[in-house]
Amino acid sequence: MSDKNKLPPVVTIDGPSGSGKGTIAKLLADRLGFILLDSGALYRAAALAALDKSVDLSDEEALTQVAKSLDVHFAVNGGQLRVVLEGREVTDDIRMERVSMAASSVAAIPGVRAALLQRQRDFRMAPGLVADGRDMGTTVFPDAPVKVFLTASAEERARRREAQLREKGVSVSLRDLLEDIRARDAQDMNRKASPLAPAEDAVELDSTGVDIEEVLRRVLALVQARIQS
Ligand SMILES: Nc1ncnc2c1ncn2[C@@H]1O[C@H](COP(=O)(O)OP(=O)(O)OP(=O)(O)O)[C@@H](O)[C@H]1O
Ligand SMILES: Nc1ccn([C@H]2C[C@H](O)[C@@H](COP(=O)(O)O)O2)c(=O)n1
Repeated sequence: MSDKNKLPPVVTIDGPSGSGKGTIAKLLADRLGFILLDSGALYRAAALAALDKSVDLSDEEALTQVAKSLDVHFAVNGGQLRVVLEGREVTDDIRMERVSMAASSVAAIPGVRAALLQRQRDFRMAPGLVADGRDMGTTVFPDAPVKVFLTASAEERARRREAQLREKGVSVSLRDLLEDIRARDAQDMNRKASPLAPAEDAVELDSTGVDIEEVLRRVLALVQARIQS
């Protein structure tokens, strides 16, 4: 293929909730000057739209329609990614725990995933893309030159989430958070459509006890070896 037809490079960062995908993806995109895709925000927006419209979360057809007609866009404001659903800013609303669980359920529906597939691929633009989610390396960008599967123990992920919520003034028990994390892991890993799993050619990185700077350093080293060399 000539250089003219070459698609912009993609770095995929998949992994379970709280493994640090979003944090690393944002830092990496900033460092490389690449576009950022937070694919989870799309599923969360679809879940919030369904909850707002009181759509039954077991009604696959109705949820597929919600995803097909999803009026969502991303805007950057003060260096932060803002999520706008039907003209209303929902950046914080989509992070609520009830939306997290609903997003995981909605994301298990094949029609919903199909409806959001091209929308995710459209983010692939020059000079490159960093995409985080569950199936970026397996389904959405199978030809990505750099694929990372980021993990951390469930206990560490629950502690990170607790600290994150505490900073926002929200107090939640560690036990409840651990339960939610395990439930969401099980739902995301065991569904039939694009389950959470590392791509065969992904590099697995366990961030338990590894700080953000060091995780970023390891991912940057992969990018340098596979894209920038
Ligand atoms: N290596 C790390 N060490 C310590 N804390 C971390 C590390 N990586 C991320 N964190 C912190 O953990 C929290 C969760 O990280 P983040 O939101 O990036 O995870 P995520 O995998 O994108 O989760 P989700 O899938 O639920 O959106 C954040 O507060 C972040 O600062
Ligand atoms: N590529 C993706 C991204 C997200 N999901 C689902 C699974 C998660 O439980 C939920 C929320 O994602 P998060 O914001 O926590 O990354 O959305 C998915 O199935 N595929």
